[in-house]
Amino acid sequence: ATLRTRCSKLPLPPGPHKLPLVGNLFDVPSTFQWQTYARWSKQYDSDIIHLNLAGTSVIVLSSLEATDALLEKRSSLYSDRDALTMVTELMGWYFDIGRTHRRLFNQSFNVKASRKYEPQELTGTHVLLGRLLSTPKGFMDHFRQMAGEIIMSVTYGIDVLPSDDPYVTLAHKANTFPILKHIPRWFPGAGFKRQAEEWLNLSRGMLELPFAETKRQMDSGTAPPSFTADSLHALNDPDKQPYYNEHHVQQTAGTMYIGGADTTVSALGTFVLAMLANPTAQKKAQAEIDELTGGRYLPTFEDEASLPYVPALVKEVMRWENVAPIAIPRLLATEDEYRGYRLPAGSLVVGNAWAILHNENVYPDPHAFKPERFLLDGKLNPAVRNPEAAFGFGRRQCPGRHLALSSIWITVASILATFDISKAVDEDGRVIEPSHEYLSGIITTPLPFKCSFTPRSQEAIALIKAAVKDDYRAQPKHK
Ligand code: HEM
Repeated sequence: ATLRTRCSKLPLPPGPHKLPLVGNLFDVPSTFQWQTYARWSKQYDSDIIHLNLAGTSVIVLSSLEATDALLEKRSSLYSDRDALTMVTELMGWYFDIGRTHRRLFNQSFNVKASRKYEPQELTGTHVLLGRLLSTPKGFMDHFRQMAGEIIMSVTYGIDVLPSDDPYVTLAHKANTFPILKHIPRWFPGAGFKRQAEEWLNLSRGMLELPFAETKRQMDSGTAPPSFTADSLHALNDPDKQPYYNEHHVQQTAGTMYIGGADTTVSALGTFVLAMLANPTAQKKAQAEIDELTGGRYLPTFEDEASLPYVPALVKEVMRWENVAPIAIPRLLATEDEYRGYRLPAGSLVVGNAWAILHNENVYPDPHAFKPERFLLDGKLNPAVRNPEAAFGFGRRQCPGRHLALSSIWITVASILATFDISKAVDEDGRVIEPSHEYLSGIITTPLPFKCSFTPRSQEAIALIKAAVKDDYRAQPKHK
C-alpha cells in the first residue's frame, strides 16, 4: 500500500497531449503505428512515452535500456498477455503458453537442440530450389509451402503433400487471425467475435488432427523423430522425471505453425526485396559462396562459419524490415515505477522493436540495406549489436528463433548459390520497380511484388535437380 501511495504521486511518462475521454485515440494511425511512436519518442526526447487510447493506458518503450529494465529484469510483472483477451478466451491455446510450455519449447529448440532439425531444413530448401526452377513467379507461395513443410515435419514428423495439403490448408486458414494481420483498436466488436469462433474451430483442428496422426504413427512404430514424438517418448522413459504432460506437448506443438510460418515467409520476402534494393550485396554474397564451393556443391550447414557475409546479410534482413515491429504487447498487472515515472496498473506495454532496430546511433543510415554494418575486416563484428529485438524481449522472447535463423540462413545461402534475383521486366522490356509496400500488423509482410529468379548456370541447374532427387530418395527425416 505504501508503494502504491508513493507511486501514485509520480508523473506519467511524457507523450502527446490528451483529449478528454478519447485521449490520443485519434493521434494513433491505424497502420504502421510504430513509426508514429518513434517520432513521438524523438519529439519528447524520451525512450518511454505514455498514451491514452480512450481509457486504455499504453506505454511505449523505444530503447533496449528500457526494454531490458522492464521486459527483461522485471519480466514477471511484464510477461502477461491477458490484454489480448480475444486471443486467450476465444482461441484458447493460441500463444497462451505458460511456463511449462516455454521450458519444453526452449529445451527442444535451444541453439544446440535445434541443430537436430537441420536435415529437415536442408531437404525443405532443396525442394524449394526445385520449385523456383520450374515456377519462379510463385516464389512467395513456395516460401509458404516450404515453411509449412519444415514445421509439420519438425513438429509432428508429418510429410505434407506438395500442394493443397490438408494440414497446410487448415493451418493457413486457422492462421489468418486478424490479430496478426491488423492490430485491433483494442476494442473488438461483435462481428469480430463471430469470426473468432470460426477460427477457434479451425485452430482446434490444427491442434488435434496432426497430434493424433503422430500418436497413431507411434502406436504402429512408424513415427519418425519429431518434437511431438520425442517429447512423448521421453514421458514414458522411467529414468526421466518429466516436468510436463501430454497436454503440454500438444499445446506447445500447436503454437509452432502459428509462430513460425508467416514470420519465416515475411523474412524471406524481405530478403528478396533486399536483393532487388542492393544488387551489390547480392553479388558480394554470391562471390563469397562461389569461392568456397567452386560451384561444385550446394551450401551445407558446415559452411556457415566460412561464410561471414551471408550471416551478416541475414542479420540485416532481420533488422531492415523487422517482421514483428512491436513484438507482442504485454499487460502490466500491477502499478510500477521507472525512472521517476508512474506506470499505471492495466497498461499495455509495447516494446518498439522497429525503433530500436532503426536507431541511427546504433545502425547509421538505418533505412538502407547494408550487410557491411555487421562486419569488420571481413569478419562479423561483435561490437555491433545483434538485431535480437526482432525476436521480442525478455522471458517471452521468441523460442523458435534458433530454428528460424538456421532455416533462413540455409535458404538464403542456397538461393544465392544457384539463382540471380533481379527486377522483373515487362513485355516492352521496361524494368518493373517493386513497390516495397508492406501489410501492416503484428506481423508485417511484403505485399505481392514481381521479380525474376534466373538460374546462375547449367551447373547450378544440375545441382538442384540432383539434390531434389537425392532428398526425396534419402528422406533424411526417416533415418
Ligand atoms: C523470422 C522468424 C521469426 C520471427 C521474426 C519471430 C518473432 C517472434 C516475436 C517478436 C515473438 C513475440 C516475442 C515477445 O512478445 O517479446 C515471437 C513469439 C513466439 N514465436 Fe517466433 N518468430 C519467428 C519464428 C518462429 C518459429 C520458426 C517458431 C516455432 C517453430 C516460433 C515460435 C514462437 C512462439 C511459440 C512464440 C510465443 C512465445 C511466448 O508466448 O512465450 N517463432 N516470435
